[in-house]
Amino acid sequence: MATRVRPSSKRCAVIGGSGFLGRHLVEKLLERGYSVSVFDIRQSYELPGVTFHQGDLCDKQALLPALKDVSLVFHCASPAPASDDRGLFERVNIQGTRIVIQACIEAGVQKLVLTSSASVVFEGTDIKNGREDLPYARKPIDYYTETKIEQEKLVLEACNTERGFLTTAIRPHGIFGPRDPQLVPILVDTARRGKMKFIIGDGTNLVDFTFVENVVHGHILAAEHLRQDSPICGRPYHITNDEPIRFWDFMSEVLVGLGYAAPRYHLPYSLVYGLALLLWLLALILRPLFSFKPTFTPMRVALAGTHHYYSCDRAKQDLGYKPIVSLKDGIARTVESYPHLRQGA
Ligand SMILES: NC(=O)C1=CN([C@@H]2O[C@H](COP(=O)(O)OP(=O)(O)OC[C@H]3O[C@@H](n4cnc5c(N)ncnc54)[C@H](O)[C@@H]3O)[C@@H](O)[C@H]2O)C=CC1
Ligand SMILES: CC(C)=CCC[C@@H](C)[C@H]1CC[C@H]2C3=C(CC[C@]12C)[C@@]1(C)CCC(=O)C[C@@H]1CC3
Repeated sequence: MATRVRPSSKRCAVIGGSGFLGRHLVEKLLERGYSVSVFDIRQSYELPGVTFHQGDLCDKQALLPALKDVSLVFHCASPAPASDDRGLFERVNIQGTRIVIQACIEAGVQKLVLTSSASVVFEGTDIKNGREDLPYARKPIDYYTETKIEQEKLVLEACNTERGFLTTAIRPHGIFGPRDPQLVPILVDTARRGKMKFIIGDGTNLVDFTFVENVVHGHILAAEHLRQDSPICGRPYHITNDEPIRFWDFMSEVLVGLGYAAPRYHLPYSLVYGLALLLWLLALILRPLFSFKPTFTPMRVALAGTHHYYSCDRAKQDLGYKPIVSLKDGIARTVESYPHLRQGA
């Protein structure tokens, strides 16, 4: 009689493993003795101990070989939030996640850890020490957030302890660190174009920025604590640095660290938000004629001018989570890692 080989608990797959967070996660998993199968639409590096599978996660037949003999899957693939392509977000984050779940079940995967986002509850207004029981945003501020909400629901609802398919979702916020293609590069580009002179609002709004290694730590703790009898099954967890900082102090520290001037002049929040909305509408109307991408989108203005920081007490209690890199060290390591983005480089 053929016996089914139980996948090794040290063999896992990272969907989106070529990306910023995905690659940091892969590196830490290797360090911890896992062998890793990466599935991504592109291959951005090579590492011993990693098997790459290139393909679109919406294609189940392409995905299945990457999940063979794997007991644990991390799903951290998504189109970039800066994209304005509603169809792409719906296809990858919603339909694609359905396919990821089906493929995991078909391949006999036991645990699925989704990278969600704390933004699933953000509607553009203040969130102070938000807990996981806040309702999902009723009016999500962009397509990215709208589809991250649906994605998280799909993964958490798929949790089935009786059938032995366990799921959880990590909600990080404002990930930064070496190799981030988004936060620091966009910030520096904006500064180089002379547009980083202004503080939106009074500049006192507190925000979470989370060093990438803390996010990775939260993911691995979640995976290792995910058992049939644990409270983690089917629940989301905020993972932050647990050190809310003024949005504009964070931006200034990074800018000054890289040799740029910190923003100084204040502009009223409602004025900038209104202008960003107008520009976004204009870009939408003019899209058939020519395309332009405004730097200050309504989402970015809302993130820059409101409080949005989250409690990670639930992760502390259920996962034993505690940040392993402080904000100060995280910022220093990030600034050091971008010599090519320094003023004058
Ligand atoms: N960067 C941030 O501040 C935050 C990110 N997140 C979430 O963390 C996850 C990782 O984000 P990052 O590493 O920052 O992004 P990233 O863009 O660096 O990585 C995403 C990866 O997904 C891959 N991908 C996209 N579409 C795919 C498809 N159809 N099939 C296969 N692979 C595909 C990309 O090629 C890329 O390598 C995402 O789910 C994102 O929503 C959540 C909160 C904050
Ligand atoms: C105002 C301005 C031009 C600031 C430049 C920095 C921004 C590009 C980042 C500041 C906060 C960041 C952030 C995200 C993307 C990059 C920023 C807007 C996310 C939207 C990425 C995806 C998420 O899930 C939530 C993040 C919140 C913070």
